[in-house]
Amino acid sequence: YSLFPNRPKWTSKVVTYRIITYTRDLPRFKVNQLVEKAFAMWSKEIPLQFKKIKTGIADIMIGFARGAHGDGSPFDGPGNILAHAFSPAPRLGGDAHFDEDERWTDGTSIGINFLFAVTHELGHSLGLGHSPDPKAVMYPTYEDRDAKDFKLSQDDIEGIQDLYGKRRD
Ligand SMILES: CC(C)C[C@H](CS(C)(=N)=N)C(=O)N[C@H]1Cc2cn(c3ccccc23)CCCCCCNC1=O
Ligand SMILES: [Ca+2]
Ligand SMILES: [Zn+2]
Ligand SMILES: [Zn+2]
Repeated sequence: YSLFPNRPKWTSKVVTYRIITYTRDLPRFKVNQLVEKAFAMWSKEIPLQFKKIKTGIADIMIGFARGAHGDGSPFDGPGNILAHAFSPAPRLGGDAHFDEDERWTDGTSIGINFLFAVTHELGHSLGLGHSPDPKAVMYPTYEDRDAKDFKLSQDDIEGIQDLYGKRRD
């Protein structure tokens, strides 16, 4: 695993998130469900709580956008970069954006597996960089085969616990 320089991390016990924009590829309830599931995978391993808020500014703002969308990292059309997320910090820090020009799927049809991508992006939002382990969720490239019912690899778990410690309960 790898961390970002200076090991940025969330220092509050509760980290808030808010889904700002949705995709036309999936129903809203499905996006909500898969985001919730991705948070749960990470929070199972660390003493951090995630709280969804419906209005105002959350630590982790989540949304879909295409091309240039105001953060200096424009998306690039179908394929190539699928999404990006910022390491823990105020304002843009922690935010996760998904390229609307991709075809997002919940695994029942062809396209990019949204649950896998969210889990990867939230790894960045929590402070993880990329891993050289091809079995890790934090591996830099997306492979379809990895996205079918995956789970956090030992490397992912070691990395997030290096930053936040083990969940004790
Ligand atoms: C792990 C993801 C969920 C998130 C990461 C982006 S990030 C910032 N969050 N680390 C991602 O999108 N990686 C690219 C990396 C990549 C692979 N190629 C590329 C060709 C051009 C540009 C990028 C790529 C080769 C062709 C395949 C392109 C489709 C798949 N794209 C990727 O795997
Ligand atoms: Ca793209
Ligand atoms: Zn962005
Ligand atoms: Zn990445």
